[in-house]
Amino acid sequence: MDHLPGWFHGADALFEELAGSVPWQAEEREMYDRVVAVPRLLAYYREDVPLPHPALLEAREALNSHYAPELGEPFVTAGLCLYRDGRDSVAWHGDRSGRSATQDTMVAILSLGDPRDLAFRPRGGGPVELRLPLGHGDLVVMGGSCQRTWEHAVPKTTRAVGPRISVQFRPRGVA
Ligand SMILES: O=C(O)CCC(=O)C(=O)O
Ligand SMILES: [Fe+2]
Repeated sequence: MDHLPGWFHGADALFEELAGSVPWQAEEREMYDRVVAVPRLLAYYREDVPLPHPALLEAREALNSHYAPELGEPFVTAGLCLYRDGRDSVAWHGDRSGRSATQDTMVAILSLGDPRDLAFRPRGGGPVELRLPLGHGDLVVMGGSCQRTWEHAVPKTTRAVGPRISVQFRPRGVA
């Protein structure tokens, strides 16, 4: 795992522009016998779709020039999440759809806006072993077997927090 606090320059403007211009979607998921609202807003940019801001293209190019040699391929997709306040969250999971279920990979996250913790525990449960406070402009890159052998979450918080945007760059076939 790499964590580079304040990696992205121009985070204020990028946050405002993404918050205002991305077509954020509220989604629902079936959980057991109920349909529940996903507690965050989402937007997904497939490989063949232009990113919503030129600064994200630059960020992806910078990430690819550093990480693609080790990863063996480029980051191509971008998932965006908007956490409106401390009630929004993402539950424990690994990004294990597709190839990442069986292969090592990398997921790079650019965090914008109010700080939230990204928490880690071993897959299947157990105590939280790491809490990374992700601040405005921070980059975190999860590599190796992180998606298969660990779980991550953005827990809800009762702290008064404003909105946060997460941009996740992933290689082809990893979700
Ligand atoms: O908000 C984040 O930075 C994490 C989001 C996440 O884990 C995911 O979308 O898979
Ligand atoms: Fe994730």
